[in-house]
Amino acid sequence: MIRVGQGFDVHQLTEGRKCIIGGVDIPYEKGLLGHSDADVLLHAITDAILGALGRGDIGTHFPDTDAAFKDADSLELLKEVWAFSKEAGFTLGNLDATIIAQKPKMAPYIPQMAEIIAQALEADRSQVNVKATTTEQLGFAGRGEGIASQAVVLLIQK
Ligand SMILES: Nc1ccn([C@@H]2O[C@H](COP(=O)(O)O)[C@@H](O)[C@H]2O)c(=O)n1
Ligand SMILES: C[C@@]1(CO)OP(=O)(O)OP(=O)(O)OC[C@H]1O
Repeated sequence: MIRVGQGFDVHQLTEGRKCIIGGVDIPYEKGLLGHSDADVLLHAITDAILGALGRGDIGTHFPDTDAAFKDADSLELLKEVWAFSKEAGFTLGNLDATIIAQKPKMAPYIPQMAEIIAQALEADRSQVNVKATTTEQLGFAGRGEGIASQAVVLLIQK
């Protein structure tokens, strides 16, 4: 059986926060605001996996009203959700994700992000693709008010 899932997330950019995306701490004058570390890319991927499994969304499993998830490492949340996939007998077919950000420039960090994600999902690096796009200065992302990400995953049950 194969299952497809998609995820989308947005976090606000603000001063005094780290800019952690895809598990990489990116040097930038602003960072992402959230209850957790606000890793917008890993949240979209986590939601895509939950979608493929038919298991709700990230907020259902890790509520932002629960102090246990304050400043949570989103890579750990992703690994917890990946454990659900493994329990159900799924492996990753492939994953494709896009970061939607006017700034900072993501390209230098994308290989490291893809490596971190592949390791978390116990997959080969070739199964993970991460891209970035600006919105040509349009909308909230274009004004630098926030960063969005979207992800699609294909899971395969042997
Ligand atoms: N935050 C970003 C946005 C884009 N990139 C890279 O630049 C290329 C061109 O972006 P456009 O939005 O003008 O199409 C894009 O394909 C990415 O490779 C980036 O690194 N960081
Ligand atoms: C990850 C959680 C939990 O710490 O908090 P946030 O960092 O605010 O992220 P969001 O994308 O709103 O999703 C789910 C939350 O419950």
